[in-house]
Amino acid sequence: MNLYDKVPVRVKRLPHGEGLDLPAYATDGAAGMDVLAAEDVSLAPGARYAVATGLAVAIPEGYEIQVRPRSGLALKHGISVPNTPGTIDSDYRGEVKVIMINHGDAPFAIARGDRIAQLVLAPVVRAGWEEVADLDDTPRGAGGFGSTGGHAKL
Ligand SMILES: O=c1ccn([C@H]2C[C@H](O)[C@@H](COP(=O)(O)OP(=O)(O)OP(=O)(O)O)O2)c(=O)[nH]1
Ligand SMILES: [Mg+2]
Repeated sequence: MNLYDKVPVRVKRLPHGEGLDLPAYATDGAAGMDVLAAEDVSLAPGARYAVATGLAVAIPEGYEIQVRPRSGLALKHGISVPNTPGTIDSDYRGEVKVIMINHGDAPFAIARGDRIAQLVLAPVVRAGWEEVADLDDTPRGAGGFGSTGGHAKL
C-alpha cells in the first residue's frame, strides 16, 4: 500500500451527530483528523467531561485510534485530554467521546461543531509474553530516571 493511501474506517453518525462534518485532516500532511463536539458544554476550571462526538466507528483489526489534544487549545486556554492519548479499540462500537479537562483559570465554552481534539489512526502491534527466569545484561542495566545525566548543559 502506498504510504499516503487511506485505510478505510467505517463510521456511523449517531442521531445527535447528524449535520456535523466527519473528522477531517486540516492539511495534506496532518497526522490527526480534527474531531467536532456534538454538544454544547461549559467546562469550569478544574472540571473534566466526556464530550460527545456523535460518532461510532469500526476500526479495522490491527489498528487503533488515538484521541489527542489540540495544542492551540492547550496553549491558549489550558484545555487538554487527561487520558491522552485516549485509546479507541478496534472492537469498540459505542460513541467516541473526548475526555476534556480545563487546566485554565476561566470557564471554557465548547459549542457543537467546535474542533475539540484530533484522532490519529495508528497500527497496533500486540505482544505475546515469553516468561524467562533471567534477562540479558545491557550497559544500561537497571539505570533509568535520569541515570545518564541531568537536563542542564554544563
Ligand atoms: O478517550 C477515549 C477513550 C476511550 N473511549 C472508548 C473507546 C475505548 O475502546 C473504550 C475503552 O477505553 P479504555 O480501554 O481506555 O478505558 P477503560 O477504563 O480500560 O475501560 P474498559 O474497561 O471499557 O476497557 O472507551 C473513548 O470513547 N474515548
Ligand atoms: Mg480498557
